[in-house]
Amino acid sequence: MVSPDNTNCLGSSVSRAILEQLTEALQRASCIDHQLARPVLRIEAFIQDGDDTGDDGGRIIPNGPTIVHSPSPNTTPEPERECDAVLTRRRSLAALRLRPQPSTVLDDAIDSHRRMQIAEHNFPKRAKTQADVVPIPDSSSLDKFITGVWENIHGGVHLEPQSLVEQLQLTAAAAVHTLTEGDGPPSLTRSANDPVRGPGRSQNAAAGNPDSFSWSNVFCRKVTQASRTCRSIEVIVQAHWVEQFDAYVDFLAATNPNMSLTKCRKAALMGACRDFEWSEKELRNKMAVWRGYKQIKDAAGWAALVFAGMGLYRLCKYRTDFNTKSMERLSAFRRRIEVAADTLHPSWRQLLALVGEIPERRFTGHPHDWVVFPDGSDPVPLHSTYIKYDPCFSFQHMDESTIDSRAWDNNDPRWIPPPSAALSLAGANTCRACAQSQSDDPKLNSCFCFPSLFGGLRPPCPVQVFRTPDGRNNGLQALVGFERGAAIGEFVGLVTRGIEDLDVMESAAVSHRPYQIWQGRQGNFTRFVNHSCKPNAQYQHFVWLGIQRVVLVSKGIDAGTEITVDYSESYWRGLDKRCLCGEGCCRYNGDDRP
Ligand SMILES: C[S@@+](CC[C@H](N)C(=O)[O-])C[C@H]1O[C@@H](n2cnc3c(N)ncnc32)[C@H](O)[C@@H]1O
Repeated sequence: MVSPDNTNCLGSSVSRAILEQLTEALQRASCIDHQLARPVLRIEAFIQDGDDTGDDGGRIIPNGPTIVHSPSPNTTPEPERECDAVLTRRRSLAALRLRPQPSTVLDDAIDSHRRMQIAEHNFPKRAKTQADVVPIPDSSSLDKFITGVWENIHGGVHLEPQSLVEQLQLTAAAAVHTLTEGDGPPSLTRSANDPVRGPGRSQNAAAGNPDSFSWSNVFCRKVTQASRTCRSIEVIVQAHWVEQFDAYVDFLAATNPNMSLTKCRKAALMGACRDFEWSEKELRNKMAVWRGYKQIKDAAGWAALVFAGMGLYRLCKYRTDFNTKSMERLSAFRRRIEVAADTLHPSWRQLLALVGEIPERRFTGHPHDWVVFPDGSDPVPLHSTYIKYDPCFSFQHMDESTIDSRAWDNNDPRWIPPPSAALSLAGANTCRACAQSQSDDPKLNSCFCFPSLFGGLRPPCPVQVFRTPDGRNNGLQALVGFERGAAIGEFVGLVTRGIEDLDVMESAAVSHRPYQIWQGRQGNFTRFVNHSCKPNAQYQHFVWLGIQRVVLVSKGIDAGTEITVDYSESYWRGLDKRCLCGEGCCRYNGDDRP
C-alpha cells in the first residue's frame, strides 16, 4: 500500500508532471488545430503494481509524455542500465499519457482492398470483433487436417510426376547459366563468390528484365511443384513401408513358430535399422509417425495422404485425434476426397505406381458431375439423381453465362451504362463498389472486391454436390469455411427471358429490360443451392467490366455445412411445394403460408 506521505508526494508529482507533459505534448502537436475541426483532448491513466519506496524519480517513458514513479537512477554499467530501464518501465506505479489519434486512414485502406463496400441493407458485412462475443472454439486437429486436404485439392497444388524430371533439367540449366552468361534461359542469381565473374558481382545483369522475371517465375513454380510431389511421394512410401514391415513381421512369425511376436518385431526392426543406418530409437520415432500416415491412408485412402497439408506430420506425431471415432469420421471422406482428386488432378494416381498400386482413375468428368453422400457411401453420377424427374436430364458445367441469342440477339442485357459522368470520366471499367479499375489481366486489375472470381484466376471452388437426407434431392456443401462477405461463386447459366413455371433467377441491369438466368441445362454449382428460411449466404449484384453479375456471397459459413440462400417470398408465393429447411423460423412449411 502507498502511505499518506507517499500519496501526497505522488499527488504533487502527478499534477506537476501532467502540466509539464501536457504543455510539452501540446507544443509538439501544435498542428492539431490545423487538422481537426473540433479537437478533443483525451487522457488515459493507469495504475500498475510497483515498489512503494516513495522515491519520486519521475521519468519519461520514451513512447509518450508519461510520468512514472520509479526507483532512483543507478550507476550500473551501460548494458545493465538498459535492462534496468526496461524494468523501471514495467514497475511504474502510475502513468498518464495522451491517447494517440486512431489511424483511420490505414484502417480504411485495408478494408477497401479486402471486401466490397455495399449498402448496409443488403450486404453481409464481416463480423465485428467484439470483446463480449463468445469465442468460437478452435477446430480439432482432425478438422484442420481435413480442411487442409480440401484446400490443397482445390488450391494450386499440381502433382505431376513429370515435374520431377523437369526440375532436374531446369536446375541443371540454371546452374549452367550461373556460370555462363548469354544464351538460353536467363540465370536467376549470381553468388557473391561467382567463380567466373569474381567477388563483388553478385547481381545477374538480366535481373529485373521481364523475360528473366517470367523465367524465374516458371522455374520457381516448377521446383515448388516438384518439391510438393516429392513430399507426397515421401509420405505414401513411408506409409507403404509400415505395411511392408508388418507383413515381414507376420512372415517371421509364420516361419518361426517358436519366436514370440515381440521377438519377431524386434528382429524386423533391427534388420531395418541396419539397412536405414539409423539407431533403433531414431527408427522407432520415425515409425510412430509413419504408422500414423498408414492409419490415415487406411481410413481416408491414398488421396488423403497425397493431398495432406502441413498438418499431417503434426497430427500423426501428437496423435491428439487418433481414436476409433475419428478414424470412422475420416473414412466418410474417403470417396469424397477421391472424387475431388480424380476430377481436379487426373494424374495424381500415377504416384501410387511407386507403392505398387494400380493407378486407375475412378471418377472422371467434372467435380460436380458426382453427387456425394455425407455418410461416406459411394458417390453417384449427377444425372442419375434427376432421372425420375426428367428422363432426358443433362447438365453442362460452365464458368461463364451464355446469352440466349434467340432472346437477346447477342446483346447482353446485363450491360449497364456507367452510373455517372464523373465515373465514366474515371473510366468505364471503374468498379462501382471500390472505385478501382477492373481488368481481366491481373497485372492491370486493381479491384479486389471478389478476388476469387474476378481479376485473376478463378480457382475451383471447394464445394461438393451432396445428397440431402430430407427429400430436397441434392444440395451444396461447403468443404472449407467461407468468412462473412467472401464470394463463393457467380450464379451462371443461360441469360434469357420469358421462362415460366421453372426455377430461374430474375434480374435487371436497367429497369425496363428484365432478364432471367436459367440453370436448367447449363450452369455451375450455384444451381444446387437450396432455400433456407435462415440462410447462410445470399445473392448480390456486382458489376464487372460493365456487366451485371449475380454473386453468391457468404454470411459466414463453417466447413462441412450446407450452403443455403433465401429464395424470397416471390419464389414460394403460389408454389405447390413446402419448405423443408427445418428451421424453427421456417415461413413456408405450413398451410398458413402466404
Ligand atoms: C435450384 S434447385 C436447388 C437444388 C435442388 N435441390 C436439386 O436437387 O436440384 C431448387 C429446387 O430445390 C428444391 N428445394 C430447394 N430448397 C428447398 C426447401 N427448402 N424445401 C423444399 N425443397 C427445396 C425445390 O424442389 C426447388 O425447386
